Amino acid sequence: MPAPVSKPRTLYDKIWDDHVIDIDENGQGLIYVDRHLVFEVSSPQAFEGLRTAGRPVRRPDCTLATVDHNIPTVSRKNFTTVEDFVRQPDSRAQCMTLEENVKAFGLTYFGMTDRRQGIVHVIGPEEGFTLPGITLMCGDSHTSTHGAFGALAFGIGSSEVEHVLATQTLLQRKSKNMRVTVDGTLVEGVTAKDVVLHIIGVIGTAGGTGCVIEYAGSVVRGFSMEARMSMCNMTIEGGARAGMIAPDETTFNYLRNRPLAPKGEVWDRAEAHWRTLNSDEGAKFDVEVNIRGGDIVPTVTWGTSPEDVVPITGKVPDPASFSDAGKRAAVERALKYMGLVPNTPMEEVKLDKVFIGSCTNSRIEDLRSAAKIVLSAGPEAKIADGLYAMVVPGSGLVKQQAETEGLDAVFKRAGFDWREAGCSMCLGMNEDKLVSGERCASTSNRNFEGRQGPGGRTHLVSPAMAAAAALTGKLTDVRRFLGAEAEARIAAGPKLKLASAAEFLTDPVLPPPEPTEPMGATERALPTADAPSNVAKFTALKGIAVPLHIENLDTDKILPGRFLKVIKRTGLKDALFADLRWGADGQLTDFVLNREPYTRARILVCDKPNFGCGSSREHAPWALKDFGIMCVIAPSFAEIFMNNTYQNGMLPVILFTEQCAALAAEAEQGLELEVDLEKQEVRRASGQPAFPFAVDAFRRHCLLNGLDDIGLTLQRTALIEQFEQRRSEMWPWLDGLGYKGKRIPVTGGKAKLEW
Ligand SMILES: CC(C)[C@H](C(=O)O)[C@@H](O)C(=O)O
Ligand code: SF4
Repeated sequence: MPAPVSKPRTLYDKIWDDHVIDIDENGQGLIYVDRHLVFEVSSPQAFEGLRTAGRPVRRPDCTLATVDHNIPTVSRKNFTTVEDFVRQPDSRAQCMTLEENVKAFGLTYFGMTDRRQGIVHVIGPEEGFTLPGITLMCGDSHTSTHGAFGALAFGIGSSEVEHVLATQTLLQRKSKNMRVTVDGTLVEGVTAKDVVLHIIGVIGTAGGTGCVIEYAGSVVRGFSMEARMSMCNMTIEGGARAGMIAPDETTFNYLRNRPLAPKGEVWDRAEAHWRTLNSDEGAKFDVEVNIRGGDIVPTVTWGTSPEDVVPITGKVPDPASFSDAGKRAAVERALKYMGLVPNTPMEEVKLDKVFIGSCTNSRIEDLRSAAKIVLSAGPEAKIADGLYAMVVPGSGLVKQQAETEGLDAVFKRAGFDWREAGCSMCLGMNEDKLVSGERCASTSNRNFEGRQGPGGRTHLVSPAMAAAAALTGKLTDVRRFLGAEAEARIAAGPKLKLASAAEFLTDPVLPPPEPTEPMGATERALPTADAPSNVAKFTALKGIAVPLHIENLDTDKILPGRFLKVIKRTGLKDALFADLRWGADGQLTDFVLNREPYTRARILVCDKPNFGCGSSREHAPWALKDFGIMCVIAPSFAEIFMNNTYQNGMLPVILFTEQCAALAAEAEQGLELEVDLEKQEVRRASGQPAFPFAVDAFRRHCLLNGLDDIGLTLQRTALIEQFEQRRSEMWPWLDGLGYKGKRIPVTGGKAKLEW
């Protein structure tokens, strides 16, 4: 028999194939997770779940934890303990809960006294924890960042975090392949941030839905790792599951000698494997997008969605120029929120604050490019009068490197505030926030309403554009600070010392500590399909439906960042749609959920696409559930949100836009709906014909029977162990090399899960 000819495969196909442990006839796969990053916001409920079930963390050697979202970014000179230092009680509780959990479960933790602490997506690559060809998960939507290394990396919700902690696997369907190719030569002043903002402007925030994007083309190849990370980071803003870039010399040079990267002979073996990780000639992409690099101008957002982009040379859009009534209304709403007048040149938009930081743009190269603009304005350059500007390095090591290079002095002399590592003003969860009405040029990734603080107005820009804006006090074309004269001023200025990251990556890698509370016997953790866990069954649901007509309804709107500070899955009822439901005076507004009969809503019908986009916060479905809403009907959903609803026994239903509109119209009249999962139809009190709907067979089965994913996966422990055995033989560097200190013995049987 002739040998089977294997089809050309994409980079994504290859990594997927390498990680499938098991797949059923409906395409529901169980994939192995090589690396898991953990932080304080999306993990407390996951650890609580482990405790309740008496389950240990399966692979502490492949798990790394840090604290980033909640922490103050003020000087740590007087730091003694988290308890003492983190003043906001609910932030403190989350940070302390993480500290307790890493001890109890024996995980490696970069806490606030460790200079390796930082934003979770900065420290993984920095330490060499992120490697090519791996699967990497984190309870955070910007996990896509790590795809820059040729890894399959994506965000998950807290329940999935629990699943990964307990089983080191994830239930997953394969996505479609999409390729975005950027060729040509970039105009001076255009950075990876401008390129990715431009791409999102082209494809839209739902453009990548259902896909994994591979970025290709000469522009991408020419990018540094920092630039590639900025691009992959914002993939989630384009709605895709993950973004990735094939590894090459740039990748290998970045990783060589990183503390957790393989060494010596094992490195050579690893590199040989990594060199096979690219899309084969003739591999099939379901969607192809081609972008001419030369067309891209320094880019800025004007509205409240990352797709609302415009070249800095452009103007605030005029709603009157949109023929589609829905689009016109959305633009009007965004402009009202942003306090912008149509047709104003973008360069005339005045600012109150500038934020340089976040997992998109807080790495050394980002800080260098911002500092260069400050230097180009001459030694006397100062930030604009009345403006506040902050620079927040992505990790303690980035901060140290920047200080060695003298970047901090450049910023401080010009009047910037130089801070400690953390998420800071990216999401309004810690003390760094915008006050209502304030306008900020920000190097972060989301400009949703209220994202940087209730009522705050965000314009997304590159670090160089942010620095230029800080100097002028307005959104500014960075090219005004480039050219021969600017170069001469830089040359005449202070001499900066370029340092190598290797100088700072010197901390010994210690094995994770032994857990302080050994978990119970694993037998307790094995419910069978007919003896399910505490997940309630969903068969049919009848009740009041609340209508919504909001496009790209992001999870920041469903549950604003400041309410993420809980350590339980409950207690979020009043926080649901908080910025729409509560006025500044603390009184309930006339938002639809506050009106009768919708205070009793059990179903939500939205007639616009891309429901639940943005952050992976499972707190959004938890808040809906707390309110009593167990089913959401919409024309399309963001993937992580959809998974998160299933994890909570809730049903997301996809119907055609016209059907959603018809149901929303009936909901407006207060008519009830009945969603029948068994029959897969939505019945209407209006007496009109029912709408049939499709649903994933596996998810339907789990909902109808109230099955717990983790319990089901643990029934396949033997398969997971076989996979681990093979993985240790083929890719030995993945067994927490140089990290656990010693490999976990793959013994099989129960011993595996015992401490
Ligand atoms: C807190 C976390 C779940 C969230 C995310 O998923 O993105 C946050 O990082 C954000 O940027 O909104
Ligand atoms: S997007 Fe912002 S809040 Fe989310 S991980 Fe990145 S820096 Fe932190």
